[in-house]
Amino acid sequence: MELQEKVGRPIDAVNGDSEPATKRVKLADDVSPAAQEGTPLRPRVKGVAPIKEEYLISAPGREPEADIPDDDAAEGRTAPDAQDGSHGPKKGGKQKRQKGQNKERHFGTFTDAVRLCNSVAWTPEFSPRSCWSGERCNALHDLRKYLKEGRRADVEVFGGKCPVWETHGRCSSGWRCLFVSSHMKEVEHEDGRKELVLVTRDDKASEAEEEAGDARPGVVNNIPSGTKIDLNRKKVAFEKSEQYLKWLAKDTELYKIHYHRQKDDVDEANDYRAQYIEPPFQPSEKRKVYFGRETPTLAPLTTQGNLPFRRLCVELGAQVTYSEMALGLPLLQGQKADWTLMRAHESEATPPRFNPGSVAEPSYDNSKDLKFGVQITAHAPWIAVKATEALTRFMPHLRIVDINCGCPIDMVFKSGAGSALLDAPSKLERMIRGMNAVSGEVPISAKIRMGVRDDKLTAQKLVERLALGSADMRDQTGAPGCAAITLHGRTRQQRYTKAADWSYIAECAALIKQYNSQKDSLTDTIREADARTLPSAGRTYFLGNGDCYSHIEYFEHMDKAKVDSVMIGRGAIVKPWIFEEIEKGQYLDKSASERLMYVEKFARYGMEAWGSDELGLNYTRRFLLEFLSFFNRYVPIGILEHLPPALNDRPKAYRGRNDLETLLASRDYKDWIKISEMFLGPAPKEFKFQPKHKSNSYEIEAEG
Ligand SMILES: Cc1cc2nc3c(=O)[nH]c(=O)nc-3n(C[C@H](O)[C@H](O)[C@H](O)COP(=O)(O)O)c2cc1C
Repeated sequence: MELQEKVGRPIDAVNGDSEPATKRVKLADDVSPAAQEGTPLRPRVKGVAPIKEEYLISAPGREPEADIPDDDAAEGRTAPDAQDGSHGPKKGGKQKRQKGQNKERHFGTFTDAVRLCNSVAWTPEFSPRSCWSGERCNALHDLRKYLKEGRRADVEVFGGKCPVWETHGRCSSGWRCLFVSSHMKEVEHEDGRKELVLVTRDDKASEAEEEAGDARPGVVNNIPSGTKIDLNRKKVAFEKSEQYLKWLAKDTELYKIHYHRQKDDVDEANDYRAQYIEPPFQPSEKRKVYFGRETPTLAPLTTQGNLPFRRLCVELGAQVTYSEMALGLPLLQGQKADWTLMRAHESEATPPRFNPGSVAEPSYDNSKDLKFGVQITAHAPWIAVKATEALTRFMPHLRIVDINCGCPIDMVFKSGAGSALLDAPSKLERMIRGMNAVSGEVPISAKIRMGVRDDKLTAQKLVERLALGSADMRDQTGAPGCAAITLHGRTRQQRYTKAADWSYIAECAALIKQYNSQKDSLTDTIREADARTLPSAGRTYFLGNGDCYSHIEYFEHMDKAKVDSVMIGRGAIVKPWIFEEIEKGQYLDKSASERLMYVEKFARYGMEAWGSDELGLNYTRRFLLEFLSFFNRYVPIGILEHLPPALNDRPKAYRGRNDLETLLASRDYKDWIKISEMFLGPAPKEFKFQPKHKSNSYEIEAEG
């Protein structure tokens, strides 16, 4: 199939078969499309996607049992070397199979053959701008030579028209853009000299953009390079944090002494209260947030939850989004990569949906709220506190700062961060109190798991601690001020091997409800509840997370587990329109063309966010392929015998309803590269993509 030809033609025409657009499938929960059509049903087999017989094909090695879903690989930045809470081999148990994982992945280098100097990269050919490095500069300054020999020829997708320029009337990749012929011209001067110039629809905008360095249109939370340099040189003063941490160090010392003595000496236990000194300042009152039935939430997703993907999800109805997890220390060191993760699309800086009257939240005004929150991880309170001060000071568009207490990967766990915090409740409480103290009006939340080990579930105790605080601290300073808790219904040890435990989530949801109603009376035993120490809206919101893959499951969790909202992770990568299904309350049988349109959107949004030059294009390609490594898992509901579809069901080999549907279901990463070429042009020879798992199957290493 000549995929390249497809772009620019009406998609329905390229599928071979004519293809219906989305069918809205409105069914009762237990009725399948096949049953509706009057076909007798085969019984549903647990773990196997119930594909109608006529779509099954014979493909040895593609039995569902051969595909062991291991989303662990996708979640981690690195592969874990311990799969449980313990270190070293498990007694009497088998070590988890590691051999299929691609631990060291390389994607090749995506640069031009010869580098064009920045001093000429955005300016007209005869611009008098001189190069800062002068004679020492080894990059090209001759524009014509660069266009001819220094880079690949323009790509021909999108009719050769730069998608960024078409949308914004300007292109931040300048001369390096691989569609530059569509936004450049040669002008002839009176003296006969011919000059190459870039064309913009709006000159002022392009000048402003040049000033803003690597800022991209529609992208918010761009931190000036100067700030990152200042952070790196330790030139940024964290007055609030320093003051708070000084107090915290003394208080922790006092508390430790008290803790060790209290077991056998009641008078000593009271000593802490007697010696307690107030923190140097109280937290500021927080902006109100709200999580409800109408706010399905996109989970923080390392690698996958990048800006273009989140933008697509918001367009499809996600009401709350989170950044990929950033490490606290690199943020404090001004590292570009981690600050880049904090950027958001302007659509994420808009208010989340709110149905007034659905829940009694009289104090909430969604016009003052926004969708985008960030997630950080830290192993020590000082890192979490300072990183929070930095984020809330430098990022204007921020709903919430979430602390990751679920990341299972070894590197994070062993440092004492991520899921290790589940077993360090006192440290975690101090972190949250400190973050809350320095975050100004931005609320703080936590994402947790059921525990580290399967035989020791700790989340119930932890939610009490997060909602109310430990008895001693609660009496002295009130509640920690945790605005929301998300519980992923699995342990660290379990990873993705079993289904998420929604009955445990329901038990925790009931506890939180109880704590929320108790909160005032509990805090009142010592002092009047202080609005500044209470979480947003005076209560802690509780979100459940795990395996949600349809509006049916979403609403079932809302109604049965009684969570405030549901966070969706892998379900959104496999089926980003899950948010649309939730909004409309029905299944949407998206056609292959419509699904391909989402791929095209990802490509466009990727180029807008990362650039349309060699680097940006191939960065987009890499993340598009990561997306496709999940997206291929979608089994169209129109070919299923039973509903609801389940995230962990695996299909036998099947063909789609047309060629494109079959192609989109391919697990071969070479097919994913072909799909990427439809929108990004041919992959350069040096381009490499290693799926996270060598068998290209579902196996992926997944942080939280
Ligand atoms: C690829 C991938 C990346 C993830 N990255 C993060 C992360 O950065 N932070 C986090 O708290 N959880 C992370 N998680 C966990 C998810 O947020 C979520 O808790 C988990 O996938 C369970 O939800 P699901 O069953 O809806 O996927 C990641 C999961 C996956 C699959």
